[in-house]
Amino acid sequence: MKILVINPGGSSTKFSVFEDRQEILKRNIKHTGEDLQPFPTVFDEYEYRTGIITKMLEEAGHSLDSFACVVGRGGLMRPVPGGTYRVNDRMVEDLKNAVNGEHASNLGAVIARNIGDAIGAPSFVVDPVAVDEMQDVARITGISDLEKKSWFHALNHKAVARKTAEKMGGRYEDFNFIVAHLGSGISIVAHEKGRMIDGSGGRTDGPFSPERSGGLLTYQLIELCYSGRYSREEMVRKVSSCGGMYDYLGTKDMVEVEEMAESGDEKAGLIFRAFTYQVAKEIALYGASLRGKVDRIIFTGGIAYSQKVVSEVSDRISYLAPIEVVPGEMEMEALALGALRVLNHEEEAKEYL
Ligand SMILES: Nc1ncnc2c1ncn2[C@@H]1O[C@H](COP(=O)(O)OP(=O)(O)O)[C@@H](O)[C@H]1O
Ligand SMILES: CCCC(=O)OP(=O)(O)O
Repeated sequence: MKILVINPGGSSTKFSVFEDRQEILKRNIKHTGEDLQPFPTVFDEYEYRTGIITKMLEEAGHSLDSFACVVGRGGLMRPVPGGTYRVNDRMVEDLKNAVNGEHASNLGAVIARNIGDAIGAPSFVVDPVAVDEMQDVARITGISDLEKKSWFHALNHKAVARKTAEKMGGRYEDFNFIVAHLGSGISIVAHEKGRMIDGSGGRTDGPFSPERSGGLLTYQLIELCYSGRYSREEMVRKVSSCGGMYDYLGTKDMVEVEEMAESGDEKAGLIFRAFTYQVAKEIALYGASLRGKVDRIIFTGGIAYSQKVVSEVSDRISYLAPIEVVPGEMEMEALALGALRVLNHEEEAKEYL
């Protein structure tokens, strides 16, 4: 059974072809700021990204009508529990209207649906960014105007948690994990028996990352917003795409930061240590969410390839639980497997209401 998997990111469009569980074609198209500059919203990038995918598939000898289904990374639709969802009109409409915010992954469902419809095949999303399984106490912030949102790398979180559970001889639902997804953006989440009960990430809270600020000092942030020094758009950029390492050191590449630190650059050394310190503190926080009953702490994302990061963070939090490292991300595989579970009738596709 051939499955087309589509994963639109902020600066890339990844797609893969799977023959059942086997990935037989993999492409990662990088988009520069200039490439995407003509498109005011994520949705406006639809034709540009779809055109590249269909052209490259054709070049690789995969005709569209050879696919049994098309599956995309699910974006910021309305909050839903984890699982595989059939893409329906309501989902497409909500993503088009960015009901829960703009994010490149909002295009995943739409591209999958349109290709699927064109060839008469079903389209799905799996564990979208909007997965919300948070416990009620985690939603309270401190002022009633603001409610904490669940905005995590849910797809990769659940995939690495499932993989770790399998390695431990059980199911995801049998264990408690703290998963730290360390990529250009970061999310750190407490998984209790298969549910993401609390966490930090997205553009709101948690440690700073290569490109995001993470949580900031409330009062000082208000002062900065009203100082007249920055426009609203500049502040949003500072928090979401030009903050963190980039703001301090002018690079979003953690390999480069590590090299700078190792070559004696004191500022880079301090930022590197501050980063591992913040990640460790955030992990410890979710130890409390799980009442200290943590079966594994799992490091994933591109930065988990760094032995120095893993070792510095582990040094501070290994008292909590054994460490598991699953570097990179398993998103494409997780999407294919989520669709396969439905096609093989092991799981029912959920309806987005
Ligand atoms: N071997 C490595 N050591 C340290 N950092 C790495 C390594 N490989 C990748 N990274 C860093 O991981 C980050 C990107 O992570 P990734 O999970 O690919 O993010 P995203 O998909 O969110 O862009 C970059 O800062 C990159 O420099
Ligand atoms: C926090 C979940 C979505 C997200 O921010 O993903 P990217 O880091 O891939 O932009």
